Amino acid sequence: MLKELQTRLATAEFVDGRITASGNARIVKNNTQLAPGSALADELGEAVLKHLRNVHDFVGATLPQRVSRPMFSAYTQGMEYGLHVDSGVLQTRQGPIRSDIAMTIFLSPPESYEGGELQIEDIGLGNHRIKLAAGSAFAYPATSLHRVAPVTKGRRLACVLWIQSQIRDPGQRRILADLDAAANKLREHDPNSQELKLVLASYHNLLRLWADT
Ligand SMILES: O=C(O)CCC(=O)C(=O)O
Ligand SMILES: [Fe+2]
Repeated sequence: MLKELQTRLATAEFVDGRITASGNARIVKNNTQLAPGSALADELGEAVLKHLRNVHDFVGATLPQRVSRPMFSAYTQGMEYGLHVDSGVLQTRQGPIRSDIAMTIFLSPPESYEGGELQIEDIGLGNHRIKLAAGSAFAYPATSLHRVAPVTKGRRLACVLWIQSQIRDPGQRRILADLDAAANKLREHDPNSQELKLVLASYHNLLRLWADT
C-alpha cells in the first residue's frame, strides 16, 4: 500500500494547497496538494480509508464516526504550513465533519528531506516535533495549534485527514482507548477470563454513556 502510494504520487500533478484553506490558515499555508476531487485523489483517498478501517489501533484510539476524504500534500524546498488551527467543522462532499482529531500519515522516508516536522503546541500535551517513518501516522486533537516546519531539502509527501469521533471529549476518548488496550492484553492471556468481561463491560457501558451516534 505504501509503495503504491509513493509510486503513484511520485509522478502526480500537485496544485497550490491554498485552495482548501480558509481564513488565517490560508495566509500561512504554502504547500502543494493533489487536486481535491480529482480522480487520483479520490482513488488513493478511498484506498487509505479502506486500509484504516482495519487498523485496530486507529479505530481503538479515534473511535471514528466520520472521516474526511484524505488529502495528499507535497512540500518541496522552502514550503511550510505556518502555525494554525484547523477549521472546527469541515464542509465536505459527504456533508459537515466536526474535526475532533487531525491525522498525518507520513509518506516520505524521513532521511529523504530536511525540516518538515509536524510541530504541535498544545496546552495539555505540550510541544512536540514529529517526523515519522514512511507509512507511520500521528493523530492529535485538532484543537491544537500546529505547523509544518519549512522543508529545507528534499520533498515531504504526506496524507492528512480529519476524524469526527463518536467520543467528542479527548479525556473520555483516552479512557476508552486505555480500556480497549487493556481488554486486548487480557484477551491474549485468556479470552474467557472474568477480568476481560469486566473490562469489556466498563468499556461498553462508558461508550453507551458518552457516544454520539
Ligand atoms: O502535513 C501535516 O503534517 C499537517 C498539515 C496540516 O496541518 C493541515 O493540512 O491542516
Ligand atoms: Fe492543520
